[in-house]
Amino acid sequence: MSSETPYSPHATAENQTGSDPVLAGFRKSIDNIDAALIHMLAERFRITQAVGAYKAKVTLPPADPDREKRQIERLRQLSEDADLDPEFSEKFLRFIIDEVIRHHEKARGAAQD
Ligand SMILES: O=C(O)C(=O)C[C@]1(C(=O)O)C=C[C@@H](O)C=C1
Repeated sequence: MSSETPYSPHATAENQTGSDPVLAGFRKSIDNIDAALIHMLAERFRITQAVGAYKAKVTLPPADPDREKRQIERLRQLSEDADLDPEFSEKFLRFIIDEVIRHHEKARGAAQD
């Protein structure tokens, strides 16, 4: 915030970064990272959609708890190595997998119709 701008907790991004090129630079990078995350998530859900259709076809259960255990172990280790909170990573993966399982269950329901 510039010295002549009065403090406002609800200032818009435009008027904060307009006067602060350092913050604008950081935010440009954050926006690129967020876009990459969205594209990676879209790709992950594209492949899990195929997995769900396959599992429904060959009548495999939607969830595989042993596989999930191995994924969580692996991501926790990767997180520690990358200085990322492993608890956060586990919660994040759990959130995604739970959504995938919901999609798999729907696919199984549709295959039974
Ligand atoms: O690998 C599978 O069997 C999947 O269905 C994918 C996936 C995942 O999203 O990674 C989802 C549900 C399973 O419980 C385990 C893993």
